[in-house]
Amino acid sequence: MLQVEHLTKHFGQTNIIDQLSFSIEPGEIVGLVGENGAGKSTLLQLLATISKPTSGSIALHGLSYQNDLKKVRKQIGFVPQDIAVWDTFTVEENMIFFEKLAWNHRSKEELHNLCQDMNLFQWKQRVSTLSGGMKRKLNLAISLIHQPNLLLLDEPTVGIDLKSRIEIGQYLRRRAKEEQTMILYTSHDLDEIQRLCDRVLLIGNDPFYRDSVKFF
Ligand SMILES: Nc1ncnc2c1ncn2[C@@H]1O[C@H](COP(=O)(O)OP(=O)(O)OP(=O)(O)O)[C@@H](O)[C@H]1O
Repeated sequence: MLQVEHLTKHFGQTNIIDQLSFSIEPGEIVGLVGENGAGKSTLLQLLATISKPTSGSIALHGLSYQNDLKKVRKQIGFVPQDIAVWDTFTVEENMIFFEKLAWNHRSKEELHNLCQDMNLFQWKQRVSTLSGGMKRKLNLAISLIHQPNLLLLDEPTVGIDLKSRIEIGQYLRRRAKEEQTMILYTSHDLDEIQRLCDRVLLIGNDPFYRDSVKFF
């Protein structure tokens, strides 16, 4: 379980996140929704341990972000908005490269299966020749190599076609339910959030988002 209590983040005098408390249960997909600048990426960065809160606490399966940082990090997968893969490597070479950086060992067959599971079949193809959707799938596959319990996704389907969106969504739902992975997912596409997520976490004060998520 992910437990966030009274989380606050200031940048200088500006309060971006203010006393935010919520939790996510194993197997749940939660949609993180809010207007531009509401603090969605900031929240994901705090949960990914990339930045530190001004105050408040976060715990993952009882491990405190403050006191058990190394153990916590092993359990987190983070996919930022920007795609970060090696363009001149093939899919296979990327997976093998990132496996070597991971804390646990995965066989080549397991890495291959991970790509197949999300309908990424271009194993021997150079990344520079892949479509945007295929690159996003690879980015996601890389974040799952170390089998995280908590997966943080910052607009993972932005700019990709409907088929790839649906395939990514189906994969994430399977993953959440079968592996009990907790997923926090940001998107500006409220239809997608409604299709994919069990629940919505709304941040910011924009009345448009407040009114829209009322109907979920
Ligand atoms: N390192 C930083 N220093 C100062 N201000 C920052 C920093 N990072 C983010 N901000 C500010 O915090 C606010 C929230 O930014 P954030 O990127 O978290 O919003 P967001 O909800 O993800 O927006 P979007 O939907 O546009 O991606 C913005 O006003 C941004 O300018």
